[in-house]
Formats: sequence, structure tokens, C-alpha cells
Amino acid sequence: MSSSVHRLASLVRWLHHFLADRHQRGARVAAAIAGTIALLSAILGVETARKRPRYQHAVELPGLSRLFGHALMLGNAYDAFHDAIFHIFRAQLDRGHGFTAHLTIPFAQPRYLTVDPRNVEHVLKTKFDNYIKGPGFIDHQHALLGGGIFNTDGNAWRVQRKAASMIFSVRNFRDHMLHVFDRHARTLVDKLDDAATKRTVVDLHEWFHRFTLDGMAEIAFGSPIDSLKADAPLQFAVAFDRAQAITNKRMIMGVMQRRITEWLNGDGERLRKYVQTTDEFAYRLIAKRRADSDSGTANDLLARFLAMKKPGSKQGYSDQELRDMIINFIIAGRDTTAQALSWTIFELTQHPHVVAAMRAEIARVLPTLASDENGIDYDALTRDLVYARAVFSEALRLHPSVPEELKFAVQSDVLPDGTTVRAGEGVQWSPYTMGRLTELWGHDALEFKPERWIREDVQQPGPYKYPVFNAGPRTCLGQQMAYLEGVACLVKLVAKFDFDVVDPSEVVYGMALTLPMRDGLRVRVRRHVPLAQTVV
Ligand code: HEM
Repeated sequence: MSSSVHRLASLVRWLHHFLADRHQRGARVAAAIAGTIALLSAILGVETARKRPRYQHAVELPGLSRLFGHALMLGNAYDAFHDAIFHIFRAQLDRGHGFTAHLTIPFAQPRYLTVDPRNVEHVLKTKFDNYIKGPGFIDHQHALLGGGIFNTDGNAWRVQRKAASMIFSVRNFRDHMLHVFDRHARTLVDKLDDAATKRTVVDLHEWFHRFTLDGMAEIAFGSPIDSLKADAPLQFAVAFDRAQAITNKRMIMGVMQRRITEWLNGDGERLRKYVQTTDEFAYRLIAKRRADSDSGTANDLLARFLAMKKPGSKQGYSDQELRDMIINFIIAGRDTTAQALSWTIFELTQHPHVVAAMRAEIARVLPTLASDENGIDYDALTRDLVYARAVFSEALRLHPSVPEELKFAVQSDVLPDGTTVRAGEGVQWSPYTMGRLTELWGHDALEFKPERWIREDVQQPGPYKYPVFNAGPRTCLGQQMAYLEGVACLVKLVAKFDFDVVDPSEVVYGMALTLPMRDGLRVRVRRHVPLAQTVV
């Protein structure tokens, strides 16, 4: 009896979550409850029974309802989704049940959740051709990402990857990108200096998104935006974040369930509106570059795509294809690095001894940084700032910018741990959970310890135990760029400022395709006074 009551309460909470819309409750909610229950009852009982696999090695995730699969469990846990997955695995491993679990989502193909590095290597590298993004996933993301690099498979992906990889050369990093990052980091420092004088509270998370957008716009699209200098966030950025949040909700739905839910709760309409705003921004950039007579000699990504013919065709890329490229690169280059910076600063505020160790390294490697007008040396950044780089890696271990990943099998296959995956089924792995498992990182897995990255007696983790930047043929193209930009910015800020988080308990992640902070990172800024200067 109590479990029925609990299930009913769960159902109501789940429906409330997906239907919550201050403006359109009432008729829609009533229709939704009746319609959803009738529809799901009719279909899901049969569907889940039909799709439930014969397990080998993978165990059933808790919270399976014969009628609703894991939808209620996921809906209830949605706001803390990554931690729910972590706790489920923690409990499963404590019971000796292994590294892979099975998940059933109404109307969607069943999927496996795994945190086994051998399985991750298998999907990302060994059987790369057998695991694709797949039509369902691509359909979910299409409104926002279109046919851009994150949302394609096969030849369309290959062509974009080849074209994009041209900008990620050591020469471009050293001679161009570093100077761009340095310039924007100075603008950020000036703003923080001003905030320190006025003692205002600033949302560092939002400022980091502007910092990385400005860098990305200049490097990839050849168009300075200077959003850091503006008084308020760009309208584009607000719409972009909201569009991502809606797109992410789709990841725990089947396509049909998504259509019904979004029709009922209005998310479909809202997404169209947000995408329209992001499109206007992208199309303005494209029009400006098409009109610019110098763009033929420019070296940025947009210039390269503008100059290219489509493979096997005499035609160039259409505005819509260029728009897809721009939007995908904004997610790639703005959100990931801005969020990595935000979580790193947050961890630093909680671990003053790490800040002290960073400052000691900065004093040794870049003694004039705090007053330096010449910018940061490339070799120092990529080779000598070992501890600062470890700090960035460690923050990403606990707060990976892409917290969950998913691919679908083209043909039936057996994972290295013995789990049978049938054609069309999904394999999802969780960098967020993997970064927190004692089985992978030792007894202190949950502690923030940059030292673990520089211990000589411990082998450095490979990309399958630490799949934060993906691995194999689709490994992140921008990993080095992210370290360059991230570490350059971090050392400048750490050398000059102390940050106090207004309320650490309000720093939680929000649900998006990446790992933003739901309510931002509100900090008070103080100019750092080195000890030597405080001694009278
Ligand atoms: C801390 C920062 C970053 C993290 C954690 C990160 C992580 C990732 C991950 C997990 C993927 C795979 C996504 C997927 O499965 O589709 C990826 C792909 C990619 N990343 Fe990054 N990334 C970061 C920064 C950057 C930057 C600065 C760029 C520069 C534009 C970039 C460019 C790309 C591109 C183009 C891909 C697509 C690769 C492909 O599908 O072939 N990333 N990144």
C-alpha cells in the first residue's frame, strides 16, 4: 500500500515537473494527466516487457516500474540527475553488482549505463564504427544543433572534423590564440579590479561565459564581440542557455514522448523562440563575414568554411550550414571552458592551501605575472605550470563539462564486461560518476587533490578512466585550447585576487547539455596582497 502511495506521489511529481508552466496549467494539466496515463498504460506495459533484455553482467537500475520504466525515477531525480546516477552506481558497486546497469525509458530504445573504462574504450575506440549518435539522439538535438559537428555521424562528421582541425595547430595556439585569451583575460581582470574597489558582488560564472564567448568569436568566427565590456549579458547568450536546457530534457525521453510532452507543456514553442534568437545572432555574423572583402585571407574557422566547397559538389556551404557550425562551436568553446573555470574557482575558494600552492608555483615560474604587461609565455603555460594544470584537471574530474555521454549500437555487440547490447540499443557512460568512484580513483576519490595528477609513483589516468575530453577518433578537438585558455585565465586571477563565495550552499549544477552552475557563482572580490607586502 505505502509503495502504491509512493508511486502515485512520484507520478504526480513527475508530471508536475514536465508540465510546470505558470501560464498554461489548468486545461493542459488535466488533459496531460488523463492523456499520458491512458497512453502509457496502453503502450508501456507491453513495451517495457517486450524490450526488457536478458541481462548479462548489467543489473536493472532501481526504480523500474512495469508501466513507466525508469521514467518516474528519472523525472523525480532530474534536477540532481548526475548525483542520482552516482549514488545508484555507488550502491550497486557496494553490493558487488558490477559497473553496468540497464535503463528503460518509455518510447525510447533501452540503454545501458556503464562506468567501466574497458566498455568506454570499446565504444569510443575499438568498435568506433559500431557506435553512433543515431537518429533519435540527432532528432532530439536538431532544433538547436542542426547538422553541426556534435550532431552528425559518418561522412558529414568526418568532413567537419577535418576542416575544423586545421585551426588547432601549435602555431595558431602560440602566435594567435594565446594573445586573444590574454587580451580578454585583461578585460576580465579590469572588471574584477573595479568590482574589488566598489565591493560589489559579481556572478563569475556569467562573466566566464562572456570571456570564453569573446575568445571563441574572435578565434573561430573572426568577429570581435566584446561581450565582457557590455553592461548586461547578450540576449543571444540568455536564449542559448535556455534552448540548451530544454534540449537536455529531451535526453531522457523517446521521440514520441518528447513530442507529446512538449506540446503539452509549451517547451516546443519556447525552444523555437530561443532558437530564433540564437539564429539571428549567427546569421548576422555570417552576413558580416560574407560582406567583408578581407575574409578570403583570414585564418579563422568561419573563413575556412566560407572558402570551402562541399565535398563532391561545386557549391559552397549555405547560411544554414554555417549557422550550424557556429552554434556547435559556441557550445564547444564557450560553455565547456567557462564552466570548467567556474568550478575550478569554486573549488579553490574551498581549498585555500591549493591557492597557496598555486601562488608559490606562479611566483617561481612567472615572477612578474601580477604586474606583467607582456602577457603569459606559451612554454610556461604548456610546460612549466604543472600544478596549475593539475588544478584544472582535478576540477574537471569532479565537475566534467560534459557529464554524461551516449552512443547507439549499429549492430548487436558484446561489451568487454560481457554485457550484450542489441542493435539500436544505447550505451551511456558517465564521466561525472566515473570521476567520483573509489574503485577508479582510490579512497580519496571525492576529495579535491590536484597532487594526484603529479605523483610520480602513480600512473596517470588514460582517457577511458578519465573520459572528460572524450577519446578515440571523436576526441575533443579543443582540449589543448581549453587548457591554454583556462590556465592562462586562472593564473592571472589567482595571482591578483581572492574570492569569497557569497553562499557556497547555493552553488549547484543546473541541467543542460554541459554542466553549468544553476544559480551562477556569486562572489565578492578582494585584491590579493602578497604576504611580503603585509609585513611592516
Ligand atoms: C574544458 C573544456 C572542454 C571539455 C571538457 C570538452 C569536452 C568534450 C567532449 C566530452 C567532447 C565529446 C562530445 C560528444 O560526444 O559529442 C568534445 C568534443 C568536441 N570538442 Fe571539446 N571540450 C572542451 C573544450 C573545447 C574547446 C575550447 C573547443 C574549441 C572549439 C572544443 C571543441 C570540440 C569539438 C569540435 C568537438 C567535437 C569532436 C568530434 O565530434 O569530432 N572543445 N569536447
